[in-house]
Amino acid sequence: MTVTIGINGFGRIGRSITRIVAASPDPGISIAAVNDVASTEKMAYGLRRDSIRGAFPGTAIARADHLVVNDHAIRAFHHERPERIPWADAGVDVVIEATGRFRAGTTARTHITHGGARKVVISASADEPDAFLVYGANHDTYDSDQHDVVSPGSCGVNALTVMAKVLLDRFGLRAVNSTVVLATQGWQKPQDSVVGTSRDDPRLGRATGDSIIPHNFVVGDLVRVALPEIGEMRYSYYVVPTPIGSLAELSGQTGRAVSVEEVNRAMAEAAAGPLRGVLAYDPDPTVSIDVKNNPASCLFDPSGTQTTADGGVKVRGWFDNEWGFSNRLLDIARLVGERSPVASRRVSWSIA
Ligand SMILES: NC(=O)c1ccc[n+]([C@@H]2O[C@H](COP(=O)([O-])OP(=O)(O)OC[C@H]3O[C@@H](n4cnc5c(N)ncnc54)[C@H](O)[C@@H]3O)[C@@H](O)[C@H]2O)c1
Repeated sequence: MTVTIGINGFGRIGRSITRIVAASPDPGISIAAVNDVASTEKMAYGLRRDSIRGAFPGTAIARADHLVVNDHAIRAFHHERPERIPWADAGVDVVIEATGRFRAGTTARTHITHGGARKVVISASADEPDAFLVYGANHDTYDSDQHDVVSPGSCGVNALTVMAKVLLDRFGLRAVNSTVVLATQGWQKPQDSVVGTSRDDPRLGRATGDSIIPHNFVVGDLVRVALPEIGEMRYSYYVVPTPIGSLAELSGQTGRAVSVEEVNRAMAEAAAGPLRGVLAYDPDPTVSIDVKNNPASCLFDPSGTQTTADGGVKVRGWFDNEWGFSNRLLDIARLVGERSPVASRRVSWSIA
């Protein structure tokens, strides 16, 4: 089955999704429409030239009201307000809301109530979606009758949650404390822009390249929302001046004393088994840039594992904050699209 999606916001995440779909021989996803306040010419240019991913391995041009990617025509819209985007006219079933502007469940829902889409996936830790679904941890709780607007949390939440899932299932994890160190984000500014920032915390308006910037509110306790059995959760989040590649560390208390080897074996087995594709395992000494283009939510780093005699455990994973998360957005879009299929609507990824 092919799920037909539309993408609102053709920035880092929107373009990563498009690159992933274009590169896959059988993605199970068809991009029927994209919307951005930018022109179609800029959308095409942003695909062709990318400082992090390199040149687009194919063609991307603007033609009339379409973005044409490798001869596939994607309808391009340019609406600032989500309720104006006519998704249904383009045959879109699932909208990936990736502007960063419409993270509230109520606003994102206008893609359904006004635009005619059937489901929405918000590409961030949203405010009051119908469900938080972390792929590999709790995505099987998705209920198509109850959940129209879903959020997979953030890239950091996904990296932390898959490690927590393994520790919980194998050793009984609780009382989690986590740290995420995130690569530079597009909304940051190269010079201080404290007054101009839309973020509540003034530190998030400070110059990107100069500082390690605390960004505490982002993770929330979403790991606990996906895995309520872990009980209490504390977290720290920092944004650092690296272009791509981020770090997640998680510590907690297990039900018994465990060895480093036991923990690493559990992660390796999960990466080769039930969490294949979502959790990866690599014993080679890793730094953040090494994770670039890795599609997993988390590349587990066994050199980071520490344990204590009273059952304390600490683990480390890396993640490509754009690429891994965009792959999970597509997994969730497939999930919500396939569980609520539309028989009458045809896929409109047409040959230009
Ligand atoms: N980049 C990452 O590492 C990353 C990882 C996980 C989650 N996210 C989340 O995904 C979302 C998007 O992030 P991004 O990095 O792609 O941001 P970005 O700034 O690169 O892209 C946002 C895009 O939305 C467009 N836009 C802005 N306002 C709009 C509007 N009103 N209507 C239509 N288009 C509009 C912009 O022109 C831009 O192209 C954010 O919520 C972010 O927190 C980002």
